[in-house]
Amino acid sequence: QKLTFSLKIAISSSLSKIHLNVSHGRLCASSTSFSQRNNSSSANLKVDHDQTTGVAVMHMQSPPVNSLSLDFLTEICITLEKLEMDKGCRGLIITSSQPKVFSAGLDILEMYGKSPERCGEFWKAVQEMWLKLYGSNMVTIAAINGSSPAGGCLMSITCDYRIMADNPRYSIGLNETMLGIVAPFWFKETMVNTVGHRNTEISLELGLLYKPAEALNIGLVDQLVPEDQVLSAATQTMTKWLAIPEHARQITKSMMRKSTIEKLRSNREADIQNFVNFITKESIQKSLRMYMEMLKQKKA
Ligand SMILES: CCCCCCCCCCCCC/C=C/C(=O)SCCNC(=O)CCNC(=O)[C@H](O)C(C)(C)COP(=O)(O)OP(=O)(O)OC[C@H]1O[C@@H](n2cnc3c(N)ncnc32)[C@H](O)[C@@H]1OP(=O)(O)O
Repeated sequence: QKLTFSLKIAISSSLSKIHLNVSHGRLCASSTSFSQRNNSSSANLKVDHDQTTGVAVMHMQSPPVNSLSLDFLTEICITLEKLEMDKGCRGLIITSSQPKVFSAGLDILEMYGKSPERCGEFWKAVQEMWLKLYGSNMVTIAAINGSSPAGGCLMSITCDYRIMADNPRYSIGLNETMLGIVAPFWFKETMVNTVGHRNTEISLELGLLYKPAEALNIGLVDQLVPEDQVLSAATQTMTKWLAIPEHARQITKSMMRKSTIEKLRSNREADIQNFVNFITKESIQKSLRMYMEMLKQKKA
């Protein structure tokens, strides 16, 4: 059955024991035990949930570079909702199973040559992922074991804490300007809330991508560790965060993030319309095409 994205999200809360598989905008459900086993996997996500510690590790495994397509975003949202509703899950670590890349950000192909309706559906899914992660009651830690440009950086800075692999070949940042596009206000505000106004201004205007040491220097990430220790360091940090009185931590997090979240929540439709109008402009489509060509040339 074909379901709209919003319907999928609405019904997902009642699917706590259902194995989900999202493919080409379709949601298929088969009756396996998500919560009885400690592990679950859908097409592009593997979730290891340790019931004794209350920590889930979400491995992104969408080849080649974990770019955030509509299908992938839908999978992520459904998984986040299931974990959020699960009282046995108090902490979430997000990491990548793809070599060298945490996430390449939004899937450029979702923004190129698509109908306004499809662009709108895509953007709603991007909003949904951000709202779920930024507003999560769980402790969220990004274990950044590869490059994390644009939407990948956004995903990281919606988490409570960021640990990055100390590998100078990797980079992180909101580089939208370099694609000829503009980071919307809620990307910008998440960045301001992380690294402050001045760093954000420079970073966004120039579309900067930071090497790990530079990212640490401006506070874009909180800790650098050798590549093979990213996950273990995230697990250690999680233990510390989970030792804090939960209710007090959650209220404090909400207090810090509420105004940014409310601003998007109360303007979702206008924000979608802004995105659709912007991204479907001929000049923007041309910029995206040139950027994609540049990516291909870089390979050749
Ligand atoms: C008046 C005010 C108006 C304001 C209105 C605002 C409205 C909103 C405007 C729009 C806002 C949009 C926000 C956008 C956010 C984004 O996230 S855009 C995506 C940005 N991402 C990038 O720039 C990353 C590009 N990719 C890379 O730099 C590299 O791929 C990598 C991640 C560093 C990995 O490198 P490497 O391991 O060398 O792999 P590659 O060979 O480069 O790539 C492998 C294949 O993957 C394809 N690919 C890479 N990234 C993407 C992507 N993001 N989307 C889709 N596909 C991607 C790449 O082309 C390769 O493909 P093949 O050649 O076919 O193998």
